[in-house]
Amino acid sequence: MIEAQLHVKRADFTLNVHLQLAGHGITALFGPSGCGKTTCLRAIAGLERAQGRVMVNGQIWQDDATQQWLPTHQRALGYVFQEASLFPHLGTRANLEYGLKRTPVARRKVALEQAVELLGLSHLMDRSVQTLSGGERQRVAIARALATSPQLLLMDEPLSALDAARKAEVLPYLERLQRSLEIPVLYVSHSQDEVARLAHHVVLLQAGSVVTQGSTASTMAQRDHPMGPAADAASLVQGHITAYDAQDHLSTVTFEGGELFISGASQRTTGEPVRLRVLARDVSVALQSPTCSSILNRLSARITALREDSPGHAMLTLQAGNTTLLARVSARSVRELNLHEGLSVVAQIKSVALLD
Ligand SMILES: Nc1ncnc2c1ncn2[C@@H]1O[C@H](COP(=O)(O)OP(=O)(O)OP(=O)(O)O)[C@@H](O)[C@H]1O
Repeated sequence: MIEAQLHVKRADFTLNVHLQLAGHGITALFGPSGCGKTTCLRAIAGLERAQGRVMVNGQIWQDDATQQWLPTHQRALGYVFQEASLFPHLGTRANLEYGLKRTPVARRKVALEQAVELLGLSHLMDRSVQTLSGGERQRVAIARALATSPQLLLMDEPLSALDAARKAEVLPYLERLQRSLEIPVLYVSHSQDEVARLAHHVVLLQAGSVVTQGSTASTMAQRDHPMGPAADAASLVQGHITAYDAQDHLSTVTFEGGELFISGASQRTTGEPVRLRVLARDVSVALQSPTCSSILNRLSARITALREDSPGHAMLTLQAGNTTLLARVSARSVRELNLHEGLSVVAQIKSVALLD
């Protein structure tokens, strides 16, 4: 369990947050530029003096009430920045060993070999870090942070300096990391895609305050605090692969609320958990199940909320079992179909993205 009560006052910015995070999984700190994400991370790390209290797994890192303050080097944390800050004159191995040497033997939980294996670095161990690609350098930076066996891993937009191809290369390693290790991660990101793919929990910040926090699926589906522009609104469906049809190259994903068919998941095994992202603009609604439609994915759902989200458009919140979906439809459809809260509809989903 991680608890951080932080108060920072600057000339034109005030941070006032109370974060309570589970002691495992990835929590995303999400919000617009300047809302205080990096300030939170720096204050938790002790790189910046906030007023308040920071407790990590029962250990007090800061408590102003009792005048306790651990300097950064005594806090069991790993910090990964936007740009990998490696020692340029050292090779991969020496960079990793540097992290390990700083860690008292009694606190070592992650073996160097485990960090190397998790980040796929074994073939790069004898290379000078100056010869590594941006994605490889960032993987070394993450492994170096892990090698210190942190109680908490702080990651500040670790993929933002990478182009799309390098991002795609590093993301699977981050997913593996959270599946294999018990280390909680606080992950700053601007990208809804990254958050949907990686995070279990989301803390949404605005102008130095928490506006909402909760599971990724519930936070993404919140209509009062959208995570980005309405045109990009999306919801998250968490389910399991339950079948594969080799003839049509379609896998079935079963979740609380129904079944969806997806392509491009032929390598997945039955029973495997998956996350799907469904863009609100790809969901339409009908009053009855259409008999002549090319759209395979249809779910029975109920409208639980309806609001205008931009001139000519409305955002519907749909409930299919325990799963919440967003649907962006035209205001004219709302009128002509007499859509309203409580109405049962058939949601038609044009496209679904497989996230992990
Ligand atoms: N050292 C500093 N001195 C004065 N103001 C600062 C300092 N560092 C940050 N700020 C200001 O504090 C506010 C919060 O900054 P912070 O870097 O935490 O935001 P952020 O959400 O991480 O932004 P971004 O997504 O752009 O990185 C901003 O208004 C920023 O200009």
